Amino acid sequence: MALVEDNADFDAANGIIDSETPPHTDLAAQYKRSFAYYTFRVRLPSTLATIADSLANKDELLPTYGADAASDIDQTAAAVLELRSNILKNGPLEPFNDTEADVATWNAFLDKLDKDKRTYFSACWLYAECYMYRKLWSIFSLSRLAGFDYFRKQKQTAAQLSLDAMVAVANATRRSERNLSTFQQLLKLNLWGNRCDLSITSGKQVKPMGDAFDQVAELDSNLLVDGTQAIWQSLVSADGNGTVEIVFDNAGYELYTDLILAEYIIDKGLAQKVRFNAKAIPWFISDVRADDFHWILKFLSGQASPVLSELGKKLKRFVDEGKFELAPLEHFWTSPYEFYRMAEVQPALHERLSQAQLIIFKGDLNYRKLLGDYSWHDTESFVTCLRGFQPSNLCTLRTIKADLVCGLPAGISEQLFAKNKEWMLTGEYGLIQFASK
Ligand SMILES: O=P(O)(O)OC[C@@]1(O)O[C@H](CO)[C@@H](O)[C@@H]1O
Repeated sequence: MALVEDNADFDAANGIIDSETPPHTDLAAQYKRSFAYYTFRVRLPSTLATIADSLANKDELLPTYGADAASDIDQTAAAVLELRSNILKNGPLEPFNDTEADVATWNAFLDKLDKDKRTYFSACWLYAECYMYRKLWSIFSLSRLAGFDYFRKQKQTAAQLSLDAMVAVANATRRSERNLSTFQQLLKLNLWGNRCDLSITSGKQVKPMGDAFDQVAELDSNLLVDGTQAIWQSLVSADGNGTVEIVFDNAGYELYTDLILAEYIIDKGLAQKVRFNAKAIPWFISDVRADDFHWILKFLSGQASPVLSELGKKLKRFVDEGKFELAPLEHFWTSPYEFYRMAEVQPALHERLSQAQLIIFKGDLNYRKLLGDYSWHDTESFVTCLRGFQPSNLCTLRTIKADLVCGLPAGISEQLFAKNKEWMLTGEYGLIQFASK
């Protein structure tokens, strides 16, 4: 974490506590030595400033939105900067006034929050950060730029930058065996693909370098929990006619590794269908939306490299044949709710997931939602921390980028803290945790 400029007046006026998050407490930016505090003081303001800056160049937008959209674009940029300044002032989480499908759910959620926990720094980190991304969408949806994906360009650039890595991975995976060790390699490849997310760097590009499978081997000692064998068992013990649900995280290289894993699951008869769950709105910068999914299939098919273009065509065929499926648009994934509340809040989704042979949750934010942004003790069991959310066999592939974790063997986190007190923020360590139905 880079140093945050000290602001004693702000801290005193907003009840900021100079400590880490106490044990068994909701994570919140109220704790000065937490990643949440850094997120609201530095990362999110930087993300918003970048969006406002990008609107200054109207050349790309005017052909789509019309020459008379110029003043609307300026107003949108101003509203984004106002959101930024509200965050920096610890403003309230106000109800939404747009006409999007999830407004009532969001407003009901906000209404139930305690009044003293309804600002950016006092609210549970998960709620406040999700609110920020939803508020951004609201600003755009109230303007002529409604529907514009302000992160699209970054997501597509990230994919372009990964081309070499994609070719190497495709070449290495064309002739693979149906066995535990190959499956483990692909799960781990997919796990470490999560290191490239753009929200951790406030949008700065991260290019995957070197041989991905060499890195999988090198990073093995950084994999703190390895549930790959149990995940394999959950698939091979079934008849192969089931569905695997993947809850996406990031577009670009990570999405590509999701597709490589999904291709293997289909090719080796581990399931009949892989269903992908994308985000309904631009989310945490690089999260996959339906458009990003369709785009990458075209992007791969259109590559000069034969291995990539053939792969792209094959994956598109999987979509046409129903072996790959995009789940219907689901606002629950871009709600503030922790997953343990899914059964109550979105029973139909819970029911759908309960039909799956396996659910794979990708990335750090999904992990935060599984655990509910809470400072669990690092050795508490994964199942305890799921708080009853076990619709089916589920696993999480997560590189650790936020200060919460569970299910570690005793003594590990003490060793890692002794080496680097910010070890949970670097994305160098990973977890593959599994919970059976
Ligand atoms: O979900 P992802 O892409 O793995 O990570 C999202 C992320 O960058 O954003 C969150 C905070 O903004 C952090 O928890 C995490 O580091």
